[in-house]
Amino acid sequence: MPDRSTAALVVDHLVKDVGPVPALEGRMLRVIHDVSLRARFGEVTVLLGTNGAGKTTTLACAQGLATRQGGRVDLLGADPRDAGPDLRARVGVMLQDGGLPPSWRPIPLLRHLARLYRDPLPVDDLATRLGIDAFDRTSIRRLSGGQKQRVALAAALVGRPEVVFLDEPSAGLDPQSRTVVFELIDQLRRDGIAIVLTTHLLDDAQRLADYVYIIDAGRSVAEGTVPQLLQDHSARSAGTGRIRFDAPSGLADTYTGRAGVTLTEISPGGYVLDGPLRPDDLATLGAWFAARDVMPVGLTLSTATLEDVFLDLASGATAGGER
Ligand SMILES: Nc1ncnc2c1ncn2[C@@H]1O[C@H](COP(=O)(O)OP(=O)(O)OP(=O)(O)O)[C@@H](O)[C@H]1O
Repeated sequence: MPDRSTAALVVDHLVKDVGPVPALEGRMLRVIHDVSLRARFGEVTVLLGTNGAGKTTTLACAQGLATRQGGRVDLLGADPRDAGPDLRARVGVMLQDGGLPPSWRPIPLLRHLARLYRDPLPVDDLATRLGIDAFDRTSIRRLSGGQKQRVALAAALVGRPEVVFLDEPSAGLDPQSRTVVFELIDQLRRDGIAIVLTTHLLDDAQRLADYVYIIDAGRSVAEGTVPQLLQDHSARSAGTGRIRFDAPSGLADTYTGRAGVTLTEISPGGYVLDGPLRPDDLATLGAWFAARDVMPVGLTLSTATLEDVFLDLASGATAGGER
């Protein structure tokens, strides 16, 4: 069992250029400017960022599949640039496009991969666990996106890796398959494996992450556990909260609350009270209901979600910038 107290992966101040890019007259494009992260054994480390933020490129450098122009990468105690087969055998990689040979059927492929490792997982168990046996008679080229995704995950895990990189593992999965994949990730975490996962789905991050790095335009802009990120956000945004309810439409203009607290009708009869809410805002809202003889429906009070944190921090820009 790997030691839970040490980092399986350390990335320090990563810099990565791509190209030469024809649109830049053959010049290089800097897509990773400064990304640092640590992934520990027995934890799910999530890289969260919008499309083009630099998550996949960061993983490629961390895995030693791409060169880098600056910074340090330590994967299981070695620089993956100089990695030999021993290091590769301890690392599982699930690529975003699957990278699976199209003419193979899933279980023969997994058996073939299993033979490359010293102590592979039992292929039948893994295939049953991920529901792969249900479509084993179909070649990979004919599988649906979600089925391919499950085979790619099995291929990343079959060698019993100590570190596993999962690029968008729940992309294209139906809710049932998503639950299966999440349960498997939970199991890997309990087994002490370091899981490094990219996503732009905030629900996934909130559900799975022990630690989150937010990547924006090729830079790490925030990090922490989900509760820490939520707490930092609420400190920055003066405890922004939100009350939602349904009531007869056309009433928003009649609400007068404290400065900064606003009532908006976001859909016919659907209202949101936003702002740095305090307990007395609930009293004001209650009095407003009473004065209009309105009984609200579905009234909920929500504090910040990871989505609010993300929208606050991420510019949405892609990582590219001429070198
Ligand atoms: N070979 C390349 N040539 C030009 N641009 C590239 C190249 N490789 C990556 N990029 C650019 O680098 C940026 C980061 O890409 P990357 O795939 O790492 O983002 P990502 O965060 O994984 O996005 P997504 O969520 O869409 O997968 C993007 O703007 C992408 O277009």
